[in-house]
Amino acid sequence: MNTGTSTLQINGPITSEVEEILTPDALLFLEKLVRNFSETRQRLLNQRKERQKEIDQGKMPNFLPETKEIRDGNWTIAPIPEELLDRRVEITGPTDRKMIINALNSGAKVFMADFEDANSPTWENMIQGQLNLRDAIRRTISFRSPEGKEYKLNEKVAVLFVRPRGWHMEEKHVLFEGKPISASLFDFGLYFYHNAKALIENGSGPYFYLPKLESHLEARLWNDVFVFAQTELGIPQGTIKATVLIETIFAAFEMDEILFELRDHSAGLNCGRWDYIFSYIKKFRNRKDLILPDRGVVTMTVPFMHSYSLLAIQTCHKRNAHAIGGMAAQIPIKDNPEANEIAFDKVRQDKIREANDGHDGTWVAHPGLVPVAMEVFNKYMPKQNQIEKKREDVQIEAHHLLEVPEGVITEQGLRTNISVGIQYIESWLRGKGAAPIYNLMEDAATAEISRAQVWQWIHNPNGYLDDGRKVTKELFQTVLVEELEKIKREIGEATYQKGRFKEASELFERLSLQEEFEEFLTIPGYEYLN
Ligand SMILES: CC(=O)SCCNC(=O)CCNC(=O)[C@H](O)C(C)(C)COP(=O)(O)OP(=O)(O)OC[C@H]1O[C@@H](n2cnc3c(N)ncnc32)[C@H](O)[C@@H]1OP(=O)(O)O
Ligand SMILES: O=CC(=O)O
Ligand SMILES: [Mg+2]
Repeated sequence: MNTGTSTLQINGPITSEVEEILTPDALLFLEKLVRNFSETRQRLLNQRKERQKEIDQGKMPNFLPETKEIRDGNWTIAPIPEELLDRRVEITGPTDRKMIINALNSGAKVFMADFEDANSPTWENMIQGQLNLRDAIRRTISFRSPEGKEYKLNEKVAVLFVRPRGWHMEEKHVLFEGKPISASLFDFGLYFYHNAKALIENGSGPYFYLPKLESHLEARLWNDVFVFAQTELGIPQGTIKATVLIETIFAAFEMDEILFELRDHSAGLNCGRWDYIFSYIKKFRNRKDLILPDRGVVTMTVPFMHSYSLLAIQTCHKRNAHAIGGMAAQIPIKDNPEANEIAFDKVRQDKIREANDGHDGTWVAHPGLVPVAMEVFNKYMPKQNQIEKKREDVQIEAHHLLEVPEGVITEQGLRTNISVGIQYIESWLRGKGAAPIYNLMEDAATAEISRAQVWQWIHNPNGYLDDGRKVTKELFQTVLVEELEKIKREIGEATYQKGRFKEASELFERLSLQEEFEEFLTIPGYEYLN
């Protein structure tokens, strides 16, 4: 299909791997996406700023009057493929070779290969991730560990979904008219271009998770991209299916509208709980009264979180769509059976709540947790899904989604946020976008909570610890030094010096202390990545 040469410029090292992915045809396809959709993307990103100004001026998010007809209407999404009816356990993870094989073999129904929260978007990771997914789809993927362990795919594997980066991110290694292109279009476009037909031949399809949407207009943009991409490749409309993560406050008020926009391509919604908490802190950062307590107490059972999960279930089921639950952050604790059982039980309780409430499936972060979630959903969800559970008893109003949870800010909460935030950023700077820290899975979304809380507690006049001390810049700096020393003791001087702790702590400090709240830590962070 090469009908010319793309004008896109590659602004990173051109290795043989890059050439395999950025073929002339693939670049032409990508350029068409960029030409057609960049302006709308930019306009929608500007609208995010406008909405932020409105909140700052006191206008709280609410259900939109102009889309009431959609909310009141009796439509449903298009039927979904047979293989997506049962999604009771989904595993997520980065796109490196071993993880992809392990996740596809994990026994989960779905594997979401992640270019977003679990990914550090180095040029190498982005290209290698595309190559790994291409090979997984063609079943040619294999891996040999340094210890000599061989990895290959089982006969039966999970259904593959891919999560491209959010609309806010750019891919600086590819330029259009001298400017970095949208990272979402880069990730989606290359994956779709190389694999859509192979997936269909395999009896599957191009399936996506769409992160960090802030409005139904952003869902419309994705839908327009899908329609265009399917036409370009001569693939029937409606072949693409996408699950939208409800992980921003505004999206929670537009669930119906998001499903409606994507109704021909929808595979339901998912509760991206960690980014949702981050969004709450971020959007209400200039509201003195809406301050969150320690991250550890903002669980799924606090009223505003539970309300949002129930609303997702009710909304999805009304539209014949799946409502997938979220990620419990616990991972196996190898060296302590008792602590491990406590961690597993926390996951179990989380999944029981989700299944009982009506979620049609859930997320786990680690293969060791697939059986735990599977057992719960098998017990509480005997059918393929529970879309028939309409939850008409649920009555969620705007105030339920906005209610500040009870709880206090503690010195330990501040210390944990600082320590975990820096350790995660350090890992991300080394190209690892998901990391086990103090026995929890940490990724970009959980780290955003940590750094946003620190910013909020310093800048909000109500940011007091439970012992009466105000969280100040000086207190932050004292704790930062102490926590860095503690990390050094824990991991040893040599590992510390080999790492990128200096840059990580500098970035964390800047994000915490600067007057203006940074929208995403990954944007200034990206400047450090190759
Ligand atoms: C907020 C959100 O967006 S959640 C979704 C995004 N976040 C994620 O997807 C995080 C997913 N989880 C992970 O990346 C990992 O579990 C981590 C980084 C937290 C921990 O990974 P590790 O330190 O490798 O864990 P651990 O040593 O226990 O792993 C044991 C085995 O399980 C594998 N494994 C662990 N997690 C995963 C996973 N999510 N997918 C596939 N394999 C995995 C490891 O590769 C390892 O395999 P091996 O025995 O063949 O070497
Ligand atoms: O993407 C998931 C989240 O919780 O954030
Ligand atoms: Mg997220």
